[in-house]
Amino acid sequence: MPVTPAAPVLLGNEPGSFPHSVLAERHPAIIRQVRDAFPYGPGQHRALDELLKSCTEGVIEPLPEDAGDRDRWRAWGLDDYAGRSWFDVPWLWSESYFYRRLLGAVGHVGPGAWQGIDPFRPFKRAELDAPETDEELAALDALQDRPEEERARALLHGSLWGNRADLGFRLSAAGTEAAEPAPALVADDSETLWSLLPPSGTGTLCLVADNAGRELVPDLLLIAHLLAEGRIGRAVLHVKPYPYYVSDATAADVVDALQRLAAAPGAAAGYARVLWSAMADGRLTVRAHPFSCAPLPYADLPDDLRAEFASATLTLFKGDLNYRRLVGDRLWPPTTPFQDVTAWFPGPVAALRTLKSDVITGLSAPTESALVAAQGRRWRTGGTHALIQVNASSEMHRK
Ligand SMILES: O=P(O)(O)OC[C@H]1O[C@](O)(CO)[C@@H](O)[C@@H]1O
Repeated sequence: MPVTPAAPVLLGNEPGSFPHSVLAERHPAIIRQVRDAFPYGPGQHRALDELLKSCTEGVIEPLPEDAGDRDRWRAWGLDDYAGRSWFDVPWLWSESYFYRRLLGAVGHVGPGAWQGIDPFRPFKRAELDAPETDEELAALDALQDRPEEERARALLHGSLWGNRADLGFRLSAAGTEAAEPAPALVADDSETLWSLLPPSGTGTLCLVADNAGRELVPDLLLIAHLLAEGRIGRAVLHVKPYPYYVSDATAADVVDALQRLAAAPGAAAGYARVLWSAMADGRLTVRAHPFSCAPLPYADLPDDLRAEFASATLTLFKGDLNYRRLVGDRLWPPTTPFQDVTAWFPGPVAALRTLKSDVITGLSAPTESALVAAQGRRWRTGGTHALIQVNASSEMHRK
C-alpha cells in the first residue's frame, strides 16, 4: 500500500477540466464517428441517440436484464453508480461504462447479426494501412546492422512513442502534434528496465498492451526482439476482450498487425516470422482477460491475474489508461514516488506511456517546475511528453 496518503480520485464534474471535456465532448464525438462509419439500422440509430442523451444529460442506467456481463458489472460497482450522473462518479468508471454501452447500442454484444462487429475497426484498419506505418516498418531495415543494445533501445522507444496519439485522443486533439515542441521524456528508468531483461534472460515478460495499429506494431517488434535475442524466454501479450477506448487492441487486432508485418518488405517480415513461430510453439501467448476492460484500478486485480503478474520477470504496462489504472486514477502531487504508488504490485513493474491525462507521479521537483513554467498544465494531457518508469522490487522484497 502507498505510504503516501491517497490523493483525490478524478471525477468528470468540473467544467473546464480535462475529464469533463472527455465526457462532454469526446464521447459525443465518438458516437458521431461510429454512427457515420457503419450502415446501421433504425434500432441502432435509436440506441445511439439514447446513449448520447444519457451520457451528456442523463444518468447511468443499469444493463439490460439479459446482458451476459450484467453480474460482472454489478460486481464492478454498477449498483452503486446507477441513477447518478455520468459526471459525478469516478471518471475511470464513467469512461469505461460508456464504451460498454456503446457496444450495446450498436449490437456488438447480445444476439443478432451485428454481434462481434467491432465499431472501431475501420479507424484501426485505416491506421494500420496508412503510409506512415510503411515508413515506420521501412526504418527497421536501417537498424539491422546496429549493435543489439542499440536496436533494443530503438525498439523500446518505438513502442513508447507509438502510444503518442491514440485514435480516441486524436478525435479531440487534432493539430496538437504539429503545434507542440519536441517530445521529451519526463522520467527515464530505462537502465533499470534493461537490468530486468538481461541478454541471457529466460524469464517471462507480460506486456499489457494499449492501442492497436501503430502502437501494437512496435510492441510486437519489441517482443520479437527480446525473444530472438534471448532477453526473455516467453512473452504474454494482454489485450482487451472487446473493443474499448476506440483504438485499444483486441486479439483480432493482433492478427491484423501480424499479417501486416508478415506482408511487409524488408526486415519487418523477419520479425513477423519470429512472432509467428513463437505463437506456434507457445513462447508468445495472447490473453484477453475480462479485467483488462474493468473500470477499476489494477490494485483491485483478481487473484488469477495477480498470480500471473507475480510470476513474471517484468510486467510492462503500455499507455495512458493503463498508467491511470496502475497508479490509481488520482490527482497525485507529481513528485509522489512511483515506487510508493506501485508498492502493492506483486512483481517488477514498468510503465511506458505518453502523457494524455492529468495523472502523473514520479517526477523530480525540478522537472515538474520546468514543465509547469513552460506549459502550465498542457504537458499533462497533450501527448507531447512521455515516461519510462520502473519499480524493480517485487512485493515480497518490499515487505
Ligand atoms: O490510449 P491511451 O494511451 O491509454 O490513452 C487513452 C486516453 O484517453 C483518455 O481516456 C481520454 O479518453 C485519456 O485520458 C486516456 O487515458
